[in-house]
Formats: sequence, structure tokens, C-alpha cells
Amino acid sequence: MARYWPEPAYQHGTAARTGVLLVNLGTPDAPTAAALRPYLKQFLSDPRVVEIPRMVWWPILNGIILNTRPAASAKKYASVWMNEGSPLKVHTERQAKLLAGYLTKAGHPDLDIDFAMRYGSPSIADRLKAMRSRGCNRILVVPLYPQYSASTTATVVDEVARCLGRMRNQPELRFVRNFHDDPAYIEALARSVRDHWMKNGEPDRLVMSFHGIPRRSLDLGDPYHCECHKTGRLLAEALGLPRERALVTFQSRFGKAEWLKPYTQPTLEALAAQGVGRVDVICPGFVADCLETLEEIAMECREAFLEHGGKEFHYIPCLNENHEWIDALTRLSIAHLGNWLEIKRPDETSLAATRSRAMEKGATR
Ligand SMILES: C=CC1=C(C)c2cc3[nH]c(cc4nc(cc5[nH]c(cc1n2)c(C)c5CCC(=O)O)C(CCC(=O)O)=C4C)c(C)c3C=C
Ligand SMILES: [Fe+2]
Ligand SMILES: [Fe+2]
Repeated sequence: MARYWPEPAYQHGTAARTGVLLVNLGTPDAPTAAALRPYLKQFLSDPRVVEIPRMVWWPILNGIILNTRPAASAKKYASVWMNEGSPLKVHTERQAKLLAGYLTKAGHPDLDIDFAMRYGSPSIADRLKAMRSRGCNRILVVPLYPQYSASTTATVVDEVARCLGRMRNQPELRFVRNFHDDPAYIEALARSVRDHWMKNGEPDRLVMSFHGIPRRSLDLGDPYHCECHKTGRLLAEALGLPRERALVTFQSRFGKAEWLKPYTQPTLEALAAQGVGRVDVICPGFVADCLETLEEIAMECREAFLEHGGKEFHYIPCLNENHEWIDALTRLSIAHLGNWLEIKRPDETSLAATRSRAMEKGATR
């Protein structure tokens, strides 16, 4: 097999597009055990995601997890699947289309906007190839994770770097690391909560639930926990909520090890048991609704809260296609594209003009 990808058929010297690649986690192609298996295998084989020595992890993954989890997860996916496909992919694709429109309106019609999934399809490799073949030689990669974590953001960087390792003619690259305290992102969240409260009144507690990671990652220096708390504090401040009415919790625990605490579902059950009547739950770490929000929070956690004596449970949807969020994403992209936005494709007329100006100044060529 050739070490390098074949070069796309563009003309040397003239191809000079700038692109933005949005990347989210990934999802199976169908809500079936057959589709779940390869997706979970790819995801859970990533050493950034499961940091257990291969010798120990491989037999567990291949012997137990990949024989039981695909069918169980497929049922859950089926309960949230949309006509157009998996919610995570549907929303991410819409976000990419909207971003292209917003950037055009902001005066940047030449940008090439695409999206990829870290696991499953469309893969980062396929989309990078497509962007190269459209002439992109500068690419801004935006992992759609507001809070940085090695298990999410860093794996996107790893995968992009692996792809560049297969390219002879590499593009120039930039990455967004995080946007957990970006004022426009916080305001987009606050706006979605205020809109919900305008229609439904205010809850006794606002629970801000983030995806968990193993506690050990925090001890080893992952900034994720800290960034989630900062997002939570800024959102509570933007809403004018006193600290005792706003809680940060962590969901989606996987396996037996300790994960970040407090865990979302037990917290909700405890609140219900203490007599808290109404909770609203928002998931600020996910910019698109997905299995973890629509099934785990809006279905499982709702049921648990009500079963433990809670009266009213409101799930506040992710930012998805909200105007304020696409606007925030547009600003974030423009800020990180920076001076790339000033670089124009050199066309023949401007080259000729530069040459004649140089002649006028007395240059010899
Ligand atoms: C096994 C360890 C896992 C870590 C660590 C982890 C971190 C992590 N994940 C997200 C975002 C998402 N995770 C999603 C699904 C999902 N996550 C894990 C495991 C870990 N996640 C699994 C096994 C699954 C698959 C579903 C299942 O079988 O339960 C999703 C939803 C995907 C979808 O298709 O809808 C998202 C999004 C973050 C942000 C994160 C660490 C910060
Ligand atoms: Fe996850
Ligand atoms: Fe889950």
C-alpha cells in the first residue's frame, strides 16, 4: 500500500481555499446491533477514551462488551432516531450548513465548510480528502466540545495528525481547543434557558449535566472538570441564579471505576426525595442533542426523578440550530481563522497589477 494518499487533481499554485471542519463524536449508521458493533469497537478501542492497558481491556471489550452492548444500545438509539438519521449527525450537518450561510453573510463567501465524525461516518479522513480535493490548503478544525478533554478534543487532534501523516502535500492547520467560557456561547445557553422559562415559569433547581469522565483523568491533569464548573458558574451568573439553585452534575458513567461526581441521576433522585418539586435539566457540554441527552436525560432521568417523588421535570434542549449558537460558532470561527481571512486567492489580474506596480517603481522584474 502506498504510504501517501494520492494527491488530488488541483492545479499547483492556484488552489488556495480556506476551510472549516466541524467535528463531533460520532454515531452509528443505523439503530441496530449490527451497526452499533463496529462503531462501539472503533470508539472503545481508542486508548484516549479507555485508558486501561490493552492486555486487560481487549478481552473485556471483545469478549463481553461487544457481545452485549450493541443490542442494548441499539434499542436506546431506536427510541431517539429521527427520519433523517441519528440526531447527533443530523444536527451537526445542519450546523455546518447554517455556519456556511452565516459566514457568507458576515462577508466570507469563499470559505469551504464541512463536518466529520471522530468515530463512524463521515470520517475525518474522508472529509479531509474531500476538502483537499476542493483545493483547501488551510483548514481550521473545530471540535464541537465546549470543554476540552483528552478523551474528546485531543482524539480529534490525534486523528487529524494521523491523516496528515499520509499526505505528501499537507494543508496548513489550526484547531480550536475549547470555548467553555466564550461569552457568545454562554449567552446562547442563557438565552435558551430564559426562553424556556418565559414559556414554562422557573424551576426550583437548574441542573447542568455534563458528560462524565473517569475521576483518574482529573487527577492526572485533564482540565475538563474545571472547565465544566466554569461553564456552570458563568451560566448561573448570566441567569442571575443564586448558587443554591444551580447544580453541576456528571452523567453517562461507563464501567465500574469512579467517575466525576456528583452523578446526575442519583442527584436528581436525592433532590426528589428532599421534596424539590420541579427541576430543569440542561446539558451545556453537548451542542447537539444525541443519545446521551434525549434518552439518558430526557427519558431515563425524567422517569427516575418522577419515581422518587419529583413533580415536574423539564429537559431544556441542546443549542442545536439556535440562532444565538450559530452566531457564536460564526464568531468563534472568524476569531480563529484570523489572518487567514485576509489572504486572498492570487488571481491573474491581481498578479499582473502587482507586476506593473513593481515596474513603475523601477524594479527590474
Ligand atoms: C468509555 C468511556 C467514555 C468516555 C471517557 C466518554 C467521554 C465523553 N463522551 C462524550 C460525548 C458523547 N458520548 C456519547 C456516547 C457514548 N459515550 C461512551 C463512552 C465514553 N464517553 C459510549 C460507550 C457511548 C455510546 C453510547 C452507548 O452505548 O451508551 C455521545 C452520543 C453519541 C450519539 O450517537 O448520540 C456523545 C455526544 C463527551 C463529551 C465525553 C467527555 C468529555
Ligand atoms: Fe461518551
Ligand atoms: Fe448514556
